[in-house]
Amino acid sequence: MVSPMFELPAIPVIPVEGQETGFPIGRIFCVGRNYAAHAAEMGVEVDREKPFYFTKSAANAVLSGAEVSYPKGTENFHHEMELVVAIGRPLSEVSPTAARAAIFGYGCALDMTRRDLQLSERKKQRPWSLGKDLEAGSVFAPLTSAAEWGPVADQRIWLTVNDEPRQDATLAELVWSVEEILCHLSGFYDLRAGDLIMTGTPAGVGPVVAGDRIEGGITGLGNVRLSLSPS
Ligand SMILES: CC(=O)CC(=O)C(=O)O
Repeated sequence: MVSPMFELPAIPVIPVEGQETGFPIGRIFCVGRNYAAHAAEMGVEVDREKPFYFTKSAANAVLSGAEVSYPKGTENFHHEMELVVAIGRPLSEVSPTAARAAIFGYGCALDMTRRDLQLSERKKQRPWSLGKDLEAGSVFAPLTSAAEWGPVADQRIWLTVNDEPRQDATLAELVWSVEEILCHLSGFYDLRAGDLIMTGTPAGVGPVVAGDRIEGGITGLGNVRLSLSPS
């Protein structure tokens, strides 16, 4: 075993409500277009045949409350509020019941997006990495265990920028349920403890600028907050 020639920045550990130990971030899978109204505002239709995914690097994740700079390479940086599912046990090609048993908990998250780059990549049928996987591009609030929060139903999901409402929907609008996503995704990956699934954003995404304060919530879960430092 060789020793590393330099140290890498530590990947954040997400606090868990009421627990002393936190949730270490493994991989981050994101579901695209999982609310019909968001797909429509992006000028596309939901694919009802199968969900689709993109990934974000754990090394680029930050915790709720972070203050970060407006990212480079974009003139149209967008907020996307999401429900995140935290996996607590191995999961491979499973039934919906087994999928449910592997969920450790849930939380609020932001999928920050360089929209101009995502859309130009999409137009050229290229991957969305420059648009989606950026430093501080995913933001995680403290998690709540599944036992404490209960099942996904019609909880409200919302987001404000500088206290002005931007996104407001319910989890009943999810096109693919959490169980359906886990069954499908675990047919392609051996999901394991530490993996996070960001389940897509409702309608109302929009731009943010330096100096903005973003806050999002889901009924019964801890809010997620991000500030963009003034230039
Ligand atoms: C079309 C998107 O913005 C993909 C995405 O991040 C989402 O639907 O959520």
